[in-house]
Amino acid sequence: MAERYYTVSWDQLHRDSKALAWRLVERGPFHGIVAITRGGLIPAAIVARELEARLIETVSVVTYNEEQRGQPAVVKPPAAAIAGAGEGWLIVDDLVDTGTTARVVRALLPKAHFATVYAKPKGRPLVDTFVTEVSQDTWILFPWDTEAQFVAPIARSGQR
Ligand SMILES: O=P(O)(O)OC[C@H]1O[C@H](OP(=O)(O)OP(=O)(O)O)[C@H](O)[C@@H]1O
Ligand SMILES: O=c1[nH]c(=O)c2nc[nH]c2[nH]1
Ligand SMILES: [Mg+2]
Repeated sequence: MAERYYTVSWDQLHRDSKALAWRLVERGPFHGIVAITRGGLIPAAIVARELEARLIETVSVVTYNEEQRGQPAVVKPPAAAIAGAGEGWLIVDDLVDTGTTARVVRALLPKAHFATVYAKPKGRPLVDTFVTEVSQDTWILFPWDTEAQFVAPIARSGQR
């Protein structure tokens, strides 16, 4: 289990993904975007809207089952139409953690520009552009993985 959690709301994700788009607009134009499913899909949609990108491809790499990491498996490789080792393409994922997923996708599209919204120190060297760094022992909680629930008053928690 992670030592701490960094909770991201829909609003914050939208704001951070737009901040990523601001950084990327200087690096384009791009032929299109390759979203790493599933986590990269929503940041990719927000970035695509800001960069006016209409061509969106996907790559699917499965590595985690909840917080347990396994061997990465490429469930869906990049479309054959992405030529030139991905040169001029933008890859978008929600985050880079150990860098396992990024390493696999970079091997498939070595010339593409790799962008994530969040980065942890181990994966950071694999990313060309990102917005916010969190510590390695932090688990980022995305809005699609969470829901609001009742929390007991502080006075009842026994931690005063
Ligand atoms: O740098 P890493 O250690 O590889 O971790 C980062 C990857 O892990 C998560 O995806 P996950 O494999 O959980 O799949 P999902 O996007 O479908 O949730 C996240 O969306 C990144 O793609
Ligand atoms: O929701 C997630 N939060 C994380 O911090 C993380 N790291 C790898 N995969 C992850 N998924
Ligand atoms: Mg993912």
